Amino acid sequence: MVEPATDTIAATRLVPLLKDELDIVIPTIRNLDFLEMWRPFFEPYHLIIVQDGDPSKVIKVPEGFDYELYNRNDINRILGPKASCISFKDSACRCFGYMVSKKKYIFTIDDDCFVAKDPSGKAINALEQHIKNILSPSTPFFFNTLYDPYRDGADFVRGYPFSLREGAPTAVSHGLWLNIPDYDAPTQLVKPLERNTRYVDAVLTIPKGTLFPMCGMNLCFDRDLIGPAMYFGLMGDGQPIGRYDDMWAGWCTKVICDHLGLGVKTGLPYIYHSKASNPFVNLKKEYKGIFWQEEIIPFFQAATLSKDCTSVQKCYIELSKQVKEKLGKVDPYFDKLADAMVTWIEAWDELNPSGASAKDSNGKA
Ligand SMILES: O=c1ccn([C@@H]2O[C@H](COP(=O)(O)OP(=O)(O)O[C@H]3OC[C@H](O)[C@H](O)[C@H]3O)[C@@H](O)[C@H]2O)c(=O)[nH]1
Ligand SMILES: [Mn+2]
Repeated sequence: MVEPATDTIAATRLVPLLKDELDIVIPTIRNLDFLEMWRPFFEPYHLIIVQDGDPSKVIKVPEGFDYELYNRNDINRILGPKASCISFKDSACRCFGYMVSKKKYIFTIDDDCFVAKDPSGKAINALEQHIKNILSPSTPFFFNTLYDPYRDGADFVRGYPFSLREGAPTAVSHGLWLNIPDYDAPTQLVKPLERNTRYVDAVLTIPKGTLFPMCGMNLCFDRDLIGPAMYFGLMGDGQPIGRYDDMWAGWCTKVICDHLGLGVKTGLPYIYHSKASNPFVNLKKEYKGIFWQEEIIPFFQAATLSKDCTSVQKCYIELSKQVKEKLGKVDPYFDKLADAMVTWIEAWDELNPSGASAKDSNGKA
């Protein structure tokens, strides 16, 4: 039986890496008591809390954390009409936190995710592992069968081309979950008692040309390398679909990473996901996505970006045009989504003017 760790204090002896270069983004509709368990690992970092739902509700944040909190009124005030691209009543709202951050790295986590234990019983500092993943290269162009060659105790295996051993810059580190796995509603319904107790000690680069289902529960990325692609789409209130926020961002991100020669890793670290959301509610949210994705995936698998697409923004705008042209016929929703993708980039560039003066170590322009 996997339980959440309790001895996190003992586990933190390392100086917090990237303390002034990383923001932790948390979407929430609840009080943030879960932070108590993460305190030894998270307290040195700045939090960006995106409060969803009723803005008049007061969200309690435990003492001692350095944070900024944005509710819907703040989003509307800051973005004006462009706020229409930020979802309401869905965890997709978290991408507003990516946009307002001034740091190079983002780690995002759900408020029902706790510190997990590794097989030795040691508390897992998920943030530390993500930082190791994101600071070491990826190997998208040729698969290393001994997994991550940059980890202590591993290397490139025989036959791995030396010309490829420098690897590629890592843009995304995708972590996993013990206890409640991120299953879709149909799977949740047929396997209500299934718990993930399997701890696989591996970090893999997802090969170039291969898509993957990105989960936003335990995710870290380099904002400078791929931030503008991390739009979590139009979900929740007033939208025909939900729980495809992170998936959409992951498909756009992977196509753009492949085009720009950037890497995406998955595997360690694990968090302990404590709460299964209601599978019937989830089925309603996912319903259209379950058959739309049979059109969406071939679209992304076939998507190509021209050589003029030399920045994430240019790639993203190019992708939005293809969404409108090729997915618009699946459902008018994709027309709306394509427009929202453009609005997102406009808002991103407004809040993050390109060529902005070098950011100081606190990420302030
Ligand atoms: O309307 C809402 C509902 C929730 N949140 C916050 O989002 C986080 C995830 O919520 P929860 O743990 O209740 O849902 P899950 O089904 O476990 O979430 C997974 O599947 C849906 C998404 O893809 C999500 O990224 C996955 O983690 C949590 O922090 C809630 O407080 C919200 O902001 N608005
Ligand atoms: Mn959850």
